[in-house]
Amino acid sequence: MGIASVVVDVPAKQTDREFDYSIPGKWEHIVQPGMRVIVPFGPRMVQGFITALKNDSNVKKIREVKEILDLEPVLNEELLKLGSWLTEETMCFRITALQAMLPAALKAKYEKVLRISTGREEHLEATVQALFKNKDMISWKDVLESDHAALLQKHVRKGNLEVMYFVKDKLKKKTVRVIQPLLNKEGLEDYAGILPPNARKQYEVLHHFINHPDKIQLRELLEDVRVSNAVVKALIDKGILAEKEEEIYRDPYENRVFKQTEPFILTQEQADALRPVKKSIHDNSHAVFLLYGVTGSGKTEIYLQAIDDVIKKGEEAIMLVPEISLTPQTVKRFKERFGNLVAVMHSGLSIGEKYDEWRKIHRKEVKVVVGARSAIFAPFENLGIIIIDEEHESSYKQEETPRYHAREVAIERAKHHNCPVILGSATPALESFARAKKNVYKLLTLSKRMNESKLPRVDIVDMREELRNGNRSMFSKTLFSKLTDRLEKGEQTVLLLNKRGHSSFVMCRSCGLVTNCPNCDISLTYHRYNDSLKCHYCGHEERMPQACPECGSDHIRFFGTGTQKVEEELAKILPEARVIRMDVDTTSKKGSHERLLNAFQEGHADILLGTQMIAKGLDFPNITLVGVLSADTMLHLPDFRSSEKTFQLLTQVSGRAGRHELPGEVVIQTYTPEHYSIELSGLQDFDVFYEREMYIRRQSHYPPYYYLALINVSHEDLMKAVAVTEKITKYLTASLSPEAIILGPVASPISRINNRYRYQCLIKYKREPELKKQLRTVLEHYQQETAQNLLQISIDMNPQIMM
Ligand SMILES: Nc1ncnc2c1ncn2[C@@H]1O[C@H](COP(=O)(O)OP(=O)(O)OP(=O)(O)O)[C@@H](O)[C@H]1O
Ligand SMILES: [Zn+2]
Ligand SMILES: [Zn+2]
Repeated sequence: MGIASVVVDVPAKQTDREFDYSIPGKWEHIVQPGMRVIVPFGPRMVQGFITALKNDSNVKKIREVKEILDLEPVLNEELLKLGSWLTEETMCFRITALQAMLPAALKAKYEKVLRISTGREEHLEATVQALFKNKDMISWKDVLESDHAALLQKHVRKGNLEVMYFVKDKLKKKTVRVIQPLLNKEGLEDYAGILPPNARKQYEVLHHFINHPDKIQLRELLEDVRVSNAVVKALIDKGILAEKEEEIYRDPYENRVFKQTEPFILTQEQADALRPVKKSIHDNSHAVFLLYGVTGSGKTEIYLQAIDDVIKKGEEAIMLVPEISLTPQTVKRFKERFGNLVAVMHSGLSIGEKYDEWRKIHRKEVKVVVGARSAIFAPFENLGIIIIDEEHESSYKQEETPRYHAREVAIERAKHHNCPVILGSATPALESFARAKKNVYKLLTLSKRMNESKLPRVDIVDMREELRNGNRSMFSKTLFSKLTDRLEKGEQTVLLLNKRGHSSFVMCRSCGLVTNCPNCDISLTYHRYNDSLKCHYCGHEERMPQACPECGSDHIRFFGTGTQKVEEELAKILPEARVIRMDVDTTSKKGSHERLLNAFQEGHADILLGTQMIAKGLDFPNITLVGVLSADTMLHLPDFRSSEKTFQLLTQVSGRAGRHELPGEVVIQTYTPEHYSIELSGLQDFDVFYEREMYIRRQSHYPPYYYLALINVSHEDLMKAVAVTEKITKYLTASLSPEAIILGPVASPISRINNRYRYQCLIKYKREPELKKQLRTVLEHYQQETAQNLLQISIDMNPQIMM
């Protein structure tokens, strides 16, 4: 009798193991490890993963697999193994680890069908065709009831049939309003010529269509040309433009033709860096390379050429980039080189689109995936290289279970595949650089920019001084004069508003009251578009008060600078400047990111104003000035990495200026010019920063000298949270070696979220072989209470965020 070992979808301590189920005869030759099944569990039916097959079981009353959910494994052997590793390393449940590796469409319950692949009908024999009864798809229920499962499986393998998931957002066709010109270029030009001089806005719309005769979504048009709906309406009424409803495409790159690019001839430095990587590819030997290259030194070209070798060798590549720099510009560079061989995975895709991309990988239709963190689980079977760009980015760490770091997963997978990993950055994480110095990673250096162009000159401006000299504006004299200069020359500027931390809280100027969330100990953030205050932790929302709830004063207003406020100020002081603003508000809609960047690249604006999201990846020749409005906002976060993060951000954004022929300049405005991370980012000297920061880390026992484990305890009852944390702290102190440093219990920097009090215990250690075992003991001890959710205990090995 065939027996399947199944990990069931019941994330709890007692169920965190494999259970045996017998396999019904008709599926006996179909099931394989890595397939999902439905099995009875207690009184319920639950989902599970088959992790292994065997011939007998010592379970007496064995139950049967109820349904199979796949005809082909969704997790291959390597990924199943990786799941166990993840479980071990991040201290999560097996089921959580297995699910983390799959696209969302496979996790939830979506309607599932088996469909005949386009044009493959004639490959099906009569038996199978009969099953489909002239339709092109049948429900999964039909598949389960059929006696021909093995036959269906064969066709799925050959690609004649495919499993599809109907996700809600796919069934509902989305439409948008599009605008297109009814006249040709000459017609538009003629009409523009006879417009009255006061119809400037209409003129600009016409001008847009003269340059871009293609249809465009109304929304995009309004944003790009910065006109109101009424202006467009006027042109529609006059019969110059037409408006219609159109369906949105599912694949954002579907109808796009990419011009193929050829590899560049590498510079000496690039060639020297690539050589050892190529050797590792061709020798099938695992190695981790740290590609430390200043901004604009041509790291991407090295990635491209390494991937090219991998493809030629018949293998596959994973290219990770941080979510916020997964810009169309980045994707384009890979699509231009490798065309249809590239799949793209990022959070902007719908569930259906993500599943499509995943399927391309699963069915070996693509060779490369470019994606954010979770693309590290791409189900390739012949990996030849894994590359992580901007490897220092904190978004590579998942901040929910399983709390994995993509860098560690990459190395684990690369070991399995005997292939290289490249970690690339101009400002590597301290941990990575330290490993490179110890030769654990192989250091590859690009010290020069392309065409030997210089790194930009940096001016650090002391904003306290500005205030003393009577300048109350958010722009220093220096920045203002350079901005004006660029406007005159027709060159472009990037303005960064460093907007982490408490940027737009509301304060009463009379009594100093700061409006906090009633559920969380954190200030509320002001949102202008609906004049409300919002909590970013629990979602609490309230109207902006007219008067101070404490003292009744009406001098209550929001503090700190949002991008909108900067935009308004720019409109006052430089009314002629054309500004594109990029922040969460303007880029929340699909495709808007790309549109705004394109508009900037095509010169439709003089200034690109934005938050962190503009700091990376941009490679535009006409940017010659970068201004940082508030360099220090991140410095004061309660996080031992705050200096490192500040240095990285400032260096990255400075690197956007002067990348091509024109030289670049940077102005950094700060209230703490003497802070070393600001001073050294001014010099763009990573090496000095590294030494300095390492010294501090050693003094204060932080990574890379020590490893960290953070235990976070939360409970509605404050005393309970404190007591449990205290008990854990005591237990660990007694059971770990005397070298371990155990800090706690202390209140978390955000001491209450959603009415739950939060306490933590931080462990700093060098070598504690017993640590994970002890932590598991702790979790087991509190298992009953945590199962009821009264008490929550989370453990983060190598935390990136200390909140
Ligand atoms: N060998 C080469 N010959 C000519 N141009 C090159 C070569 N390598 C790269 N470039 C060009 O130089 C510019 C900078 O390269 P790239 O964007 O790859 O740098 P990077 O190190 O990835 O930058 P950053 O980390 O700042 O994003 C790009 O426009 C790229 O096309
Ligand atoms: Zn007040
Ligand atoms: Zn809240």
